[in-house]
Amino acid sequence: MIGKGMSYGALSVINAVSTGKGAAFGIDLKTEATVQLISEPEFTVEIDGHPTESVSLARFSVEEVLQRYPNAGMNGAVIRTTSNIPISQGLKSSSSAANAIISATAAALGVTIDPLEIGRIGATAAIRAGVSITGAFDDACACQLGGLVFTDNSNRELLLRRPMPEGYTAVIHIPPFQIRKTTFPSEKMREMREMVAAAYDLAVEGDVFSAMYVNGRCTCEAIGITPETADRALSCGAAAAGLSGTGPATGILVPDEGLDEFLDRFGRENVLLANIRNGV
Ligand SMILES: Nc1ncnc2c1ncn2[C@@H]1O[C@H](COP(=O)(O)OP(=O)(O)OP(=O)(O)O)[C@@H](O)[C@H]1O
Ligand SMILES: O=C(O)C1=C[C@@H](O)[C@@H](O)[C@H](O)C1
Repeated sequence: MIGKGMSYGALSVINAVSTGKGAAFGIDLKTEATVQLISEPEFTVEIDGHPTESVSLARFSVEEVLQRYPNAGMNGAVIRTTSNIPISQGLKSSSSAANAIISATAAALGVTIDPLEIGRIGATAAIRAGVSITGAFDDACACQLGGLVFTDNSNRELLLRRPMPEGYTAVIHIPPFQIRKTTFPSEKMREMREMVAAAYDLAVEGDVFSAMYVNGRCTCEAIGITPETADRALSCGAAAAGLSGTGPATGILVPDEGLDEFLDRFGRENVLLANIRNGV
């Protein structure tokens, strides 16, 4: 029983660690997964190009699905993933991987799982694996559905989904270090709940670009880094910029017609380009 699944990446507007509510939008970075189910209770995981990354999320994602289909008689799996999403940078590699693996497991079982349920199962697996604080249901929805989503991660509910503005390219600045969830200062982030809640309201009202910046500044302060990259991006012609997720990558939105000039000024090093994905 073999199945294939895929999911995309996302960038943050609001980090849900402060208040439990988050917002994120889809981009076209991509993860593909193949899952072969076996009857023996054994798991083999290959994360293409990342032989030392933890395989717990992949295993728990399959286990969570198998627990819901006990009559299938499947107890283990051979899992392979391939992705162009940098890991532990705030770019939703874990949510994308969980979505893709859960979809592949469902395909192997010959069942269909609703996209929101895929996100809920992934949130459970991510918390079990220690790669998420709230379950990151916002990220899972943005990766799976595309568009701009607002979610209540505490209750794993999708509150609102609408398209992102057209005509912008996502420029992602990737510093040469990672931030793992186990070292993220969640308590400091929660101390900024009022400011983050105000940014969330701004985004709901339609000012997504300001919300990204304010949220990013708050997350930078919690981590103890300066928002220098976002500030520099704005001074080089970006329409929006802010630290994504728990960082350290910065998501930057640049008007398509000004992209070359922006890159000439901002620099092309440590930069990844992606398209916004508004989904169907
Ligand atoms: N392609 C993949 N296949 C399987 N597991 C993956 C894959 N990518 C990431 N993971 C799992 O997710 C972990 C990284 O999770 P982490 O939350 O640190 O990063 P992230 O999801 O990129 O960040 P953020 O949630 O802030 O966007 C990896 O250690 C690995 O266990
Ligand atoms: O680990 C988590 O729960 C989260 C991580 C970041 O990606 C955030 O952007 C997200 O809102 C929540």
